[in-house]
Amino acid sequence: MTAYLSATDVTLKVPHFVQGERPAGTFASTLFAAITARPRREYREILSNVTFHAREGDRIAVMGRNGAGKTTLLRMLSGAFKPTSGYVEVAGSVQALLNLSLGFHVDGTVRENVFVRAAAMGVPTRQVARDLDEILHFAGLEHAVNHRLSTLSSGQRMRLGFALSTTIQHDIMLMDEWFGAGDAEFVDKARERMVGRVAGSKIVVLASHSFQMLRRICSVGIVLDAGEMVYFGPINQAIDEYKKIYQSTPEYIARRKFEAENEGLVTEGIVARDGAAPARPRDGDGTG
Ligand SMILES: Nc1ncnc2c1ncn2[C@@H]1O[C@H](COP(=O)(O)OP(=O)(O)OP(=O)(O)O)[C@@H](O)[C@H]1O
Repeated sequence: MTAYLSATDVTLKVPHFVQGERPAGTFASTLFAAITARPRREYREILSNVTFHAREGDRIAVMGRNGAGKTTLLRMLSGAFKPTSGYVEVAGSVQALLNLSLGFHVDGTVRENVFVRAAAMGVPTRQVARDLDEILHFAGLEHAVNHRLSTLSSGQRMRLGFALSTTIQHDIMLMDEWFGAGDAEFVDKARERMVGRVAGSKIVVLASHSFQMLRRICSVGIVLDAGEMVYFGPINQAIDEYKKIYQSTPEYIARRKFEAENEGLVTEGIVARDGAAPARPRDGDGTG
C-alpha cells in the first residue's frame, strides 16, 4: 500500500476555564471565594488552518517555540485529537512515539501491561504472545514479567514502553523529540533501533528543538508559530524561518545584549547566562 499523510485546513479549538482573580485573605474568605467564584469558559484556537501533504520518502521536521502547537499537530495526525474543522487523511499504519507510558496501569503486571497496551495499539494477541520474549529482552526485564509495574523504576518503565512501541515497523512514524533516554547501555540500543525504524518508515514526522537532529533526518520542515503554519518547505529554509521567529523575541534580544555586554565573563563561566532566557535550540550550531 502506498503511504500518504495529509492535513487540510486543520483547526483545533479547545475550551479552557479562566478563573477570575480571587482575593486571598483569611482562610475563611479565601475558601469562600474559591467555592463561589465560578470560572469563565473561553475557547482558544491552538491550531489554525494547517495544511500540508506528505508522500512516501518524506521526512518532515516540525519546529516552533514552546507552545507553538507541535505536539498538538502530532496528536492530530495520530488520530488522538479530532480537528474542530478541516481533516486529516492517512494511508498506512501509524506509529506514534508521543508518550511511551501512555496506557500503562501501575497495578498490572509487566505481562498484563504488554498485552493491554499492545491491544490498544491494534496488535493482534497472537503476535504479542510471539513477540513477548523479544520485548522483555530488549527492555532488560525478563526477570520482571510477573512484577507489578508500580515496583519498576521510571527508567525500567520507559524501557518497556520504548521496547513495546518500537517492536513493530510501521509505515508512518510520528515522533515528539528523538527518544534517547535511559542508561548508557540502553541509549545505544534505543538509538540503533530508532535509526532502523526511521529508515524503514515510508513517512516520518519529527518534532524537535535540535537543528542538528532535524538536518540529519529530515528533508522538509513545517514551522509553527502560535498554532499557525508559517512555513512548509525544504529543511534548511525551514530552519532559517524558525530562527527569524525566535531571534525576534524580546527575550532573545535581551539575552544577546546581556551576552555581548558580558562577553568575556560569560564565556569564562564567571557570569551565569540569564536564567529567564527562552529555551533555544540545543545543539548550538552557530544559531547564536
Ligand atoms: N488540552 C489542552 N487544553 C487547552 N490548551 C491546550 C491543551 N493542549 C495544549 N494546549 C495549549 O496549546 C498550545 C500548544 O501546545 P503544544 O503542547 O502543542 O505545544 P508545543 O509546540 O508542543 O510546545 P513544547 O515545545 O513546549 O512541547 C499551548 O499553548 C498549550 O497550552
